[in-house]
Amino acid sequence: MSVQTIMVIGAGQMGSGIAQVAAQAGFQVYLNDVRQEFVERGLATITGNLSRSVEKGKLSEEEKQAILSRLVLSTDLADGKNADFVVEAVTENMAVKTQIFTKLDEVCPPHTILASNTSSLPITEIAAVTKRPEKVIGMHFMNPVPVMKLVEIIRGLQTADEVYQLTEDLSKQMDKVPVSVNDFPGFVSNRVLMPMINEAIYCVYEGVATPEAIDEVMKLGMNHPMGPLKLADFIGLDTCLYIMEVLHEGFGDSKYRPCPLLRKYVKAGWLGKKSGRGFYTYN
Ligand SMILES: CC(=O)CC(=O)SCCNC(=O)CCNC(=O)[C@H](O)C(C)(C)COP(=O)(O)OP(=O)(O)OC[C@H]1O[C@@H](n2cnc3c(N)ncnc32)[C@H](O)[C@@H]1OP(=O)(O)O
Ligand SMILES: NC(=O)C1=CN([C@@H]2O[C@H](COP(=O)(O)OP(=O)(O)OC[C@H]3O[C@@H](n4cnc5c(N)ncnc54)[C@H](OP(=O)(O)O)[C@@H]3O)[C@@H](O)[C@H]2O)C=CC1
Repeated sequence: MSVQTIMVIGAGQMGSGIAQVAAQAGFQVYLNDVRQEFVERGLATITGNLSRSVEKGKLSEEEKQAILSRLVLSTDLADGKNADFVVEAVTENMAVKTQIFTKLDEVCPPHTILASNTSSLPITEIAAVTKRPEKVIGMHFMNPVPVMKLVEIIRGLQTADEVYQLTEDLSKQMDKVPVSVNDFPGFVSNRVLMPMINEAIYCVYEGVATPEAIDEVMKLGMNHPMGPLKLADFIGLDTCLYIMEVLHEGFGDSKYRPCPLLRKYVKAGWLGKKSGRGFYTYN
């Protein structure tokens, strides 16, 4: 099967980035969200990124226009009827994702592959709500998508070999480096990254140091491009909490318990950069 049209569900920070790299790779892309203003915000982010590349001389104005012309905005999941490959990138919540996969399974043609950009949720469980579990796969991009090279590819229990191969090829076409991992909570990336972020939050909670000092230690001491608290704000504190909950519940091990300060910030609506406040404030 050859992929021509990709549909991305969720036009947030990940969905808009995935739509951008897919359109840059030459695919026609439907970008879907529940409300028109959300897809328009996603398109504005993509346009801003492409305009920056034009200013830097990395892209011509004609190339930018050609990429934008391959993007179709959608607020109707039934547009899945046009897609060969779907990447779901909505909120990290199993109930929301399974509802979308159930609907996609009804509207998409039989050949369509349904991928999830989930950070931590079991692919096998998402696949089980469809009648095509062999065509469901994890395709986990990193944030910011246009910059980061990695795509973790996660097979569910029933994912077919040819579906894995096609997803790997597609990642390469999008100029990414695919790495295969098995279906365990948090896969590899977030099983390793998120406990570090959670521990940094405990350091704030217990008064070991200020957020600025903790980030400085990890940047200057370990050469991380961003400190863990800046990174948590960048990922979204809600997403960090959901991932810690998946690890905690999935492994049943207290070492993954989410820091109470993380819960408190999320309850307060301090979700990091996207809400204007997290460990730092943003305008
Ligand atoms: C939670 C999960 O499930 C998995 C995850 O994604 S975990 C998060 C993984 N991501 C990380 O760990 C990111 C860590 N941070 C970094 O790598 C860097 O700080 C960064 C790439 C974000 C920014 O890099 P920087 O050197 O500090 O800043 P800057 O010079 O402004 O940007 C470097 C390039 O990235 C681009 N860029 C930065 N942020 C961008 C964004 N949000 N979108 C698109 N492009 C962006 C810039 O335009 C610039 O491009 P050029 O090289 O073409 O000029
Ligand atoms: N943030 C990160 O660094 C990374 C996140 N991920 C994963 O990517 C996914 C998305 O994360 P991210 O982009 O950060 O989150 P965002 O909150 O930025 O975006 C999620 C988007 O999905 C929308 N949405 C919610 N429900 C539906 C629905 N039923 N149909 C269509 N759209 C819907 C949301 O709308 P609304 O605002 O109305 O809720 C929002 O626009 C999550 O699974 C996350 O774990 C993966 C890698 C990195």
